[in-house]
Amino acid sequence: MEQPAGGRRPRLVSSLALGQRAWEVTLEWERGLLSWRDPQPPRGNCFVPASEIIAVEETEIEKQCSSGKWQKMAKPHAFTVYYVKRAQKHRWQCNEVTFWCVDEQLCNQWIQALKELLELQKSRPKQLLVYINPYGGKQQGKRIYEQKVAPLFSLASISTDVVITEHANHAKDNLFEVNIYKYDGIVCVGGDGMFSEVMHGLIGRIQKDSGIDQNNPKAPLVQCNIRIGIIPAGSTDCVCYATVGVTDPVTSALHIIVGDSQPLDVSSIHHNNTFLKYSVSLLGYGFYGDILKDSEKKRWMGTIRYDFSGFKTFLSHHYYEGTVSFLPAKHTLGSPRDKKRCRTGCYICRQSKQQPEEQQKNYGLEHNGDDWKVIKGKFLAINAVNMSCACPRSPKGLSPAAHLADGSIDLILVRKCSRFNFLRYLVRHTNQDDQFDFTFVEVYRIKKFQFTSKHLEDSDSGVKDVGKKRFGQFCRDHPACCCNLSNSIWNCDGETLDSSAIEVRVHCQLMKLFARGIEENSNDEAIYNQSTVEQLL
Ligand SMILES: Nc1ncnc2c1ncn2[C@@H]1O[C@H](COP(=O)(O)OP(=O)(O)OP(=O)(O)O)[C@@H](O)[C@H]1O
Ligand SMILES: CCCCCCCCCCCCC/C=C/[C@@H](O)[C@H](CO)NC(=O)CCCCC
Ligand SMILES: [Ca+2]
Repeated sequence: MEQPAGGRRPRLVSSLALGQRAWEVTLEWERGLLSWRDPQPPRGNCFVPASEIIAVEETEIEKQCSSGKWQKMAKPHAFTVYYVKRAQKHRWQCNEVTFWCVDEQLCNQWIQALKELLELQKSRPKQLLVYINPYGGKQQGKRIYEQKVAPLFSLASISTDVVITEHANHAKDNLFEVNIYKYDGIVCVGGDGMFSEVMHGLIGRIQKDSGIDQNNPKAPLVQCNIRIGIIPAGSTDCVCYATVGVTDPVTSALHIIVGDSQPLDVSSIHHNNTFLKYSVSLLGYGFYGDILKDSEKKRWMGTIRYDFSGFKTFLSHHYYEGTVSFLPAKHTLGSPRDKKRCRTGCYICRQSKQQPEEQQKNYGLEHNGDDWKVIKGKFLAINAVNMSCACPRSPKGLSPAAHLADGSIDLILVRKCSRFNFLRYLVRHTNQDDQFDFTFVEVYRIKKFQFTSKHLEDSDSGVKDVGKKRFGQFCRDHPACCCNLSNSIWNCDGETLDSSAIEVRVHCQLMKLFARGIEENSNDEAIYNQSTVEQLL
């Protein structure tokens, strides 16, 4: 073993066996790096940063070594290191490597040193509160948690309190009752709806404990430092996909274990000084609202309900008249037309970190009325997204350059156009072409917006059209024109809103997830990946 240099913790270097060959194993305290090198050609070399070690355990390998010539050797002592391995397409796996030697003291020294290194990883959760929706997605939430996630949490010595929900809002209500402060994080097993429920419970609880009235649309909300982890088991799992890059329960569990932290913008939605909901992914009126309205009746179909309702809604081709007023985001660095995407360690999001404090300082100082832009029109869709909304159906999302934590919303207005053009727009959700490069599509990066449907404007201003009411939904004068005299509804992260007139405001980095954003070219650049490291050295 090497001697201490300048009072620093010594590097631990030993010759340990891996399989049947001796490897040079090194633990560098300063760099927090475990590596093992095969001294014989072809000289394989592997690195694992301490931040990606999941656990270290003493291992019994007597049985493995009880055949052939090894039988005559002294009893081997072994330990196994479990660590993150990057696989294809942002997927993480739990890999393991077992080292052994005949010197019991040396083996214990290694176990002790690695455990101490793990203790230094301060952002890792020790105690989690887990909510499982047994009915989300393909109704596999409980099985996914028990078979894929719980064993990893237990390996990483994380203790859990698990609640299997019995009804909608069970998790939300529970979060107002339990002592949330004893947990290092909340985990939800389910889809976007389940995540939304847990988020509402947690943000609502923090505001309540801080004496903030959520009904006040101007209230500066208190940031929520208890992280939420999402184990995807829903139908769309957009929040998971857009913050991790894949919907895979093991990958998400590993991001929780290593204690990742990804701040997230949250929009608050009000109507007439009444709080309606928070949104983190899609707030959509028209097309996405109508899909949701139709698909809720088809929950029994499971995850394919969205495909059926999507097709039906596309064919119906309804547009809606209304007024959108919005406050452009003046001081943000990016634009929705950027080619550069929000990725792990995003510069734009880091620069926006100061915003929460700034927002607090400016609380009460209203923006100049002239800054607001007003657009009246006929829209097939109004989509306000806080993040890209990438999901397996649309791998780059509805606004590919949107940021997770820059304190802005991308507002996408799709004006009335032909069915064919709308189809061209939708197809671009799924391929590499620019979905904003159409004359009927506009996109703005904004801080706040309001929407009122023409329907409501007319009734507010006292315009009464008995015909409209009596003949219901469709335009009496132009049956083929697809204009819809009734309102659409707002799809708020997959849940419906009770009002079509809304006021929306974004709260920069209001909450945090156990995630790190999507890693840039994760597998190509996986420098810690066993197979690729060899080529680097
Ligand atoms: N035990 C339960 N019984 C019925 N509904 C529940 C229960 N637990 C949670 N819910 C509700 O079910 C709704 C949908 O759940 P979830 O988001 O997990 O699945 P999903 O709708 O299939 O997926 P996605 O939201 O990704 O499309 C949530 O809004 C949640 O409030
Ligand atoms: C001919 C090819 C056309 C293909 C078009 C595919 C378009 C897919 C875009 C999907 C965008 C999802 C945005 C995320 C919304 C979530 O907050 C929400 C809750 O889970 N999901 C839906 O509302 C469910 C929305 C489902 C829409 C189908
Ligand atoms: Ca954002």
